[in-house]
Amino acid sequence: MISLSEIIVSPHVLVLFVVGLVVIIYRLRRPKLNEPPLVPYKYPFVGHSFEIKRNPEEFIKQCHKKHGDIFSLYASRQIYTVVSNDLAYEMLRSSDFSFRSASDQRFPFYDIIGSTLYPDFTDNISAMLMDRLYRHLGDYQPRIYRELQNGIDQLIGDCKETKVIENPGHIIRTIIARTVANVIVGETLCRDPEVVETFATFATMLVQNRKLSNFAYFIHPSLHRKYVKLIFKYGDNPVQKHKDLLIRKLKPIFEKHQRDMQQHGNEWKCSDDLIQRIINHSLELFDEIQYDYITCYLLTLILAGIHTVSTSILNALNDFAGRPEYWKDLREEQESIAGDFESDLSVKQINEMKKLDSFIKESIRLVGHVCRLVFVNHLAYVSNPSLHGDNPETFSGFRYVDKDPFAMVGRTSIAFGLGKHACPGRWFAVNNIKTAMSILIRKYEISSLDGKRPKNISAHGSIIIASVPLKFKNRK
Ligand code: HEM
Repeated sequence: MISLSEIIVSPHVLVLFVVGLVVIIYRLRRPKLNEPPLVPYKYPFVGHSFEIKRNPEEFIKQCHKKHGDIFSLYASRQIYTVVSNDLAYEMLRSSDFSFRSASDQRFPFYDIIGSTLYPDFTDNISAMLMDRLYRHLGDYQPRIYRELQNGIDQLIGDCKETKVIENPGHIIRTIIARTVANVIVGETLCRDPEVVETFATFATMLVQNRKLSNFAYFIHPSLHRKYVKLIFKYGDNPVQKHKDLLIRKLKPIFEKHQRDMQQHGNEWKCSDDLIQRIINHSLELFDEIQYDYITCYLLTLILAGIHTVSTSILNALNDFAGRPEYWKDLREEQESIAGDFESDLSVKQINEMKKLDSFIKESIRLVGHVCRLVFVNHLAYVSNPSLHGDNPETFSGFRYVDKDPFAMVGRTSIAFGLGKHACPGRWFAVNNIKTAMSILIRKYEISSLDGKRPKNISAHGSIIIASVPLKFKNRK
């Protein structure tokens, strides 16, 4: 009888193995008709993985120069198409394109929280956000303003003497977590430390878990998806812990709402908090309060709304602190539009702050958005003078004054996506960022320790906004 080792070393099997390998490599590297050119690479299976890991900016720049506005790369055993300039714009506008599904490949968020069980889940959230936080944004503005003011007073406070805030990123995240919690779950729950903790840390917890799975992604995205789902299904399952906490906190409030509804019938006026709309939604869909559905809704809003808004404020604050040439103009605009701290700041006043709007839009334009490098050539977008005017790669805070405002998506503004899937929370986001910046600019002199703009950190094609110590001093 022939042993297994004899079969393995037999010359026929070896020849077959080599031929098979050559065919696989040839098929992998062969350019296909009607497909973007695949940038040649040296090592089969590895493809461009190392170049992308080593210096993604430089690598993409070189490929763009050599291969034009559309080309493909092979990494992590997958083909990625990189598009630039007009082609990128057309792709983003297409209804087939969605950053959500692209980032779902990197991190299957909806599987992890369990919302894939519910049909039309994100469409429902988008419709609610458009109704409440776009059409009725003005109704929420007084409490947004009050919550931001309280948060800044408590966590930055009185700075008669110059105060160095060691980790402004952490403070801003807590302030935004409370503000978003106020709008979503109402005045009472947004004061609950455990709820604020969940709002403030949920996204960071997911990002940390994502880092753990980067190695699996490097081998193959499908392995990565399975690995991530396993970590969250078994073991510690941090998502379930956040869901359990939210249910424990929400249950008594829901039960009170139901009692009120039964007692007062049609006369009962429901609260403006988004949670009331989410309850109504659950009643329409399931004829009962479906707690799992409601917590999926909340976790999606928390993930989409808090990290994005707080890192955008931190980035704009770094620009403000390190660019004293803008202080005079931005302060003058604040003084001419906003009243003192006792009076409210309306959405109309916020919309009139054109210099601040342009300053924030410029601040975010230059850092782009997570993962974008891999799919849309963000470097080509940033450095395109026909879109952004002279010296597009350098910061020019008032570049967009009297042009399209930040919340309006279009050729000069892609941070919120474009087309059908563009971010439905963008008016709320821009309003929160501008309101927070307005309070900070009016209240304090803010500067960096060395007088320079704090440097952001570039890691594998993404930019991490630096949370470095900043100096705060009362203005009056
Ligand atoms: C500066 C802050 C923000 C940025 C940069 C941002 C950016 C984005 C981007 C790029 C998308 C993907 C668009 C696509 O799939 O093509 C998105 C989707 C989404 N965002 Fe935002 N966002 C921000 C704030 C918010 C806030 C505050 C909320 C909610 C309160 C929110 C809710 C959503 C939702 C629900 C989606 C999914 C929409 C869909 O897939 O149809 N976002 N956002």
